[in-house]
Amino acid sequence: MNKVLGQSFLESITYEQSQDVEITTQLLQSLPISQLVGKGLAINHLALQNVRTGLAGKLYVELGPDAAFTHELIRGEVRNGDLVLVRPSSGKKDGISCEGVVTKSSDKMITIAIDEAQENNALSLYNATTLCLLKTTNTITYKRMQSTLRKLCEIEGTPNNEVMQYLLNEAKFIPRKDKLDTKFFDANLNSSQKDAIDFSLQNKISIIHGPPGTGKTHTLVELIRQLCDQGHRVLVCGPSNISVDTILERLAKVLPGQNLLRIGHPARLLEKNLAHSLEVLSKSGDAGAIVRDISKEIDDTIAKVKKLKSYKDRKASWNEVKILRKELRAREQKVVTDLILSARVIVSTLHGSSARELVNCYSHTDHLFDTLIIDEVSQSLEPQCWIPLISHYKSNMQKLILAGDNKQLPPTIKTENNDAVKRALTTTLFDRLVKVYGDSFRNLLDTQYRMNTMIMAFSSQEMYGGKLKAADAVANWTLADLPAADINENTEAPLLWYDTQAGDCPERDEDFTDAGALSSKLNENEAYLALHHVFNLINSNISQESIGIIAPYNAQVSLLKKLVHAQYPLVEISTVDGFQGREKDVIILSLVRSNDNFEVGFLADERRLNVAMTRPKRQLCVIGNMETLERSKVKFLERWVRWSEDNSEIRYPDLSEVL
Ligand SMILES: Nc1ncnc2c1ncn2[C@@H]1O[C@H](COP(=O)(O)OP(=O)(O)OP(=O)(O)O)[C@@H](O)[C@H]1O
Repeated sequence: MNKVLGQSFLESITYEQSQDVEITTQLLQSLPISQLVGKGLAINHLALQNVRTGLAGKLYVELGPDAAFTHELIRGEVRNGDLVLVRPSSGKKDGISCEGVVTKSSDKMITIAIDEAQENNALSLYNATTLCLLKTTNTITYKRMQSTLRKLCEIEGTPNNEVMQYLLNEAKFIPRKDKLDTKFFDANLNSSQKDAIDFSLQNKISIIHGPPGTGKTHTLVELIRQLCDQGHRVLVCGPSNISVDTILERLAKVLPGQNLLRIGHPARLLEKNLAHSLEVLSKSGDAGAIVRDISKEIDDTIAKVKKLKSYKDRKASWNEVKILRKELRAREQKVVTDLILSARVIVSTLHGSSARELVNCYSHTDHLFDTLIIDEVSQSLEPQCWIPLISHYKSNMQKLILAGDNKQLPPTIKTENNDAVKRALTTTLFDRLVKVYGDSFRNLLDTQYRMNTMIMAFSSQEMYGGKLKAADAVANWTLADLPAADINENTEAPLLWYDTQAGDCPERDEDFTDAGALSSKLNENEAYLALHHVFNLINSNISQESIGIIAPYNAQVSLLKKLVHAQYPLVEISTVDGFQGREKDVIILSLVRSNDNFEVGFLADERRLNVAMTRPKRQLCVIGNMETLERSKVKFLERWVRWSEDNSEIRYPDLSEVL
C-alpha cells in the first residue's frame, strides 16, 4: 500500500508543480500589473523604505506604500512565507529585481528576507520610481514532498510502525473508549473536549474535529500538557508558520520555557515566539557563549593573518583558523543537538519537520518523538503530512493526533484541468481516514464559544449535523451588549440581510477588456451598501476594530478598501481565505454575484461560505442578491436563502438614500 499511495501522490504532486509553475509564469508574463493585483498575485506601488541586516545571513527589505500613489497596501493573496520577486513596476520584466520570502506583512509594510548575495540588487531598487512585488512559485516545498514520497515508496514490506499501518490501511483499527480518570489541568474544559483528550490519550490515532470557535487549540494545549505529564516527547506540526505559532504562543503560557522549542527561520516566527526559537537559543545564553567565543577567536586570528609578513606564518595561522572553524561547527552542532534532546515539545511546520538539525539527532539517539500532532490537517495536503512521518520514521512514533475541520477551507491547489489530481490532492488525510474507518476515531468538539446561536444555526445544521451548541456566555450576545453601544435596530439583530434582488446592484468584471475566465468580479453598489452599514454601526458607537468586511473576490476587496478605508481605516477587509481562523464582533459579507444568469462562481463552494459566515461573534450582515443565489441550482445556497428568509431581518435597500 505504501508504494501505491506514495506513487500516486508523487504523480499528483509533480503534476501540481508543473501546473503551478506554468500558470504563475503565464500570468506573470502575460498580465499587466493591475490585473495581477486584481488576482491577488501582486502588490503594486511600493516604495523601498529600508534594507537592514537580519539573522543568519539574511537581509530584510522593508517596503511600504508609495505615497505618490497610495497610503495602504492591497496585499491580496500574498502571505508570510510566500516566495516573491520585487522589481520596478515599469520597465523591462527581466531587469533588476530581487527574490525573497515574505516574513511580515500589514497594510502599512511588507518585509521580505533575501540572501545577502542580493544586497546590491536590493539597494539599486532605491533608484526605481515605484516598485511591485510578484508572488512566484516555491519549488523547494514541492521537492521536499517529492523526496518524502519517494522514501515512502522505498519502504520494503509493511512498515513496522503501527500508526503508519493504520494510515496505509494495513491494520484494523479498534478504538478504545474507556473512561479514564484523567486529572485535567484546565478546570473549564467542556465534556466534548475532555472526551476528545481521553480518546487521544488511549488510542494510537485520533482526529479532533474542531468546528469554528469550539476550542480546538484550547484542547490541543491541554492534550500536550497531559502527554508531557506522561513523559511523551511531542512533535507539533501544521501547514503554516501561523498555524503552529498560535499553539506555541498558548503553550508557552502553561509549560515552562525550556520545554518548548520552535524549529524554523526566526524571520518567519511570531516575535513573541522568538524566545523558543532553536536558532536564537543556540546563539544566545550559556550555550551560545562558547560558540560566540570561538567565533571571536576566528575573527581575531583572521585579523592577525592579514598583518603577517612571512608565508610560513600566514600558512600556520590559516591552519589555526581551519581547526577553529571545524571546532565551531562541532560546537554549534552540539549546542543544537543538546537543545533538541532536552526539549519536551518541538514545534515546526510540516515542511520544517525535516530540518537537518532534527534529523542529525538520530546519530545520537534512535528515538526522538513519541507523539506527532498535526494541526489544521484539513488545510494540509496529505503528502505534506507524510514529511514528519517519514523524516522521523526512526522514532517509531507511538501516537498520531490530527486536528482540524474538514468543513472549512481545503488546501489550495493550482490544478484545474485534471479531476483525478484535484481529487487526490484536495482529499485530506482527515477525509481519507474518515472514508476508510468511518467516524470511529473522529471526536467532534460540540460547543462553540464565539457566535450568537442564530449566527451558528445554519452552519451547524448544514455542516455539522445540527450538533453544535453555543456556550451560555455567547448564545444570546449582540452588538447592543457591547459597552457604550447604542441599542437600536442596527445593533440588536444577530442576522441581517440587505437583499439586492430589485436589480440595482449588478456585478461586473473587474476590467471590461479582460478575458472572461481570468477576471475577478466586483459590485460597486454592494460596496456602497457595506459602507452604509459601517456608517450605521459607527454611529451606534461600535468601534472600527470590531468590524470586519469579507468579500469572496479580490477585486471587491480592493474596491471596499478604497471606499471604506477613506473614512474608517481600522475596519478590517479581506477575502475569505484571509479571515480563516479569525473573528470579529460583526462581519459584513458582500457576496458580489448578482446576475440574470444566476451564476454564483466561488459562492458555490460551501466550505468557503461556511468560513465566511462563522467569523462574526455578534452580528452577520449579508449583502447580496437572494434571487441569484436561490435560482443558482446550488442546493446549499438555495437552502441558505430559504433559511435566512425565516430567520434574519431582511432589508430592501433604497440605493438613492445610500449613494
Ligand atoms: N472550555 C472552554 N471554556 C471557556 N472558553 C473556552 C473553552 N474552550 C475554548 N474556549 C474559548 O473559545 C475561544 C476559541 O478557542 P480556540 O481559539 O482554542 O478555538 P479554535 O477552535 O482553535 O478556533 P478557530 O475556530 O479559530 O480554529 C477562545 O476564546 C477560548 O478561550
